[in-house]
Amino acid sequence: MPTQLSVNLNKIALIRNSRGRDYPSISHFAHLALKAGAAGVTIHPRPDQRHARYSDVAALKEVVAQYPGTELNIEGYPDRAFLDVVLAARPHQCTLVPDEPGQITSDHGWNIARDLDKLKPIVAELKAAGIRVSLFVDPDPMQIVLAPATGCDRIELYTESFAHQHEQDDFTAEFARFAEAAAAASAAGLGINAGHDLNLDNLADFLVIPDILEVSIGHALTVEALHYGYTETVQRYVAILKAAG
Ligand SMILES: CC(=O)[C@@H](O)[C@H](O)COP(=O)(O)O
Ligand SMILES: NCC(=O)COP(=O)(O)O
Repeated sequence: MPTQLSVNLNKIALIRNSRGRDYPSISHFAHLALKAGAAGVTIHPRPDQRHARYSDVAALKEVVAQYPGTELNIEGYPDRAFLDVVLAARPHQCTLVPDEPGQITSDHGWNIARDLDKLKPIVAELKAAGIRVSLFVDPDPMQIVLAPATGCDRIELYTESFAHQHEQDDFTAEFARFAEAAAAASAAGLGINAGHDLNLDNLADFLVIPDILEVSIGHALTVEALHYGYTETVQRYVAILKAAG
């Protein structure tokens, strides 16, 4: 099965919040993404709800339910408020991200060696609710091999460093680092997701890495949609995923 695309709607929500009313509607853009062939949608409600809001979670669950086989992925730091929203909505997947509240964006993966005892009960609570759990990680095999001990199903490779090196047209070494990390995840029996700063230019080169189940893409996709339109942009991503096989 080709790698699945989950469209991150954070930046649609950011535009929405800038005027204090439901325009643009992220539900409308979720419909556009799913109609254009995305396998799911993602939001990352942060504690300050600067873009995605906790109230968006249930609304997007209702949209996704209209497209059989598609998924809702909720990303975020597992504080109690976040977990209560996720457990109430029961998305298909929850991706746990170790962000501090004031971070401008996600910029690191979990230190599983340090946070294992913190993560285990959180993962267990989500899985008991029937939610697939993914951990946001750096491409570090030393951390990745510890992930199964948390009980998680997947890891999500934090791909900013690959995207940055790809921009420099000097990504061979970084690609090798991600390929090694992905191999460690596969050897540990983990599913592999990936995301952050992936775009129409770098995605095909990243997907040379085998067994990537899902990529979640939002920031670049939203900017690219200013050029090509939202539907066509999603269709371009879907075509890249299908070509990668
Ligand atoms: C975890 C990750 O890399 C992204 O999913 C994150 O959602 C980006 O957050 P912002 O959209 O707030 O930059
Ligand atoms: N987990 C990555 C994600 O959901 C979107 O990241 P980005 O494409 O907005 O950088």
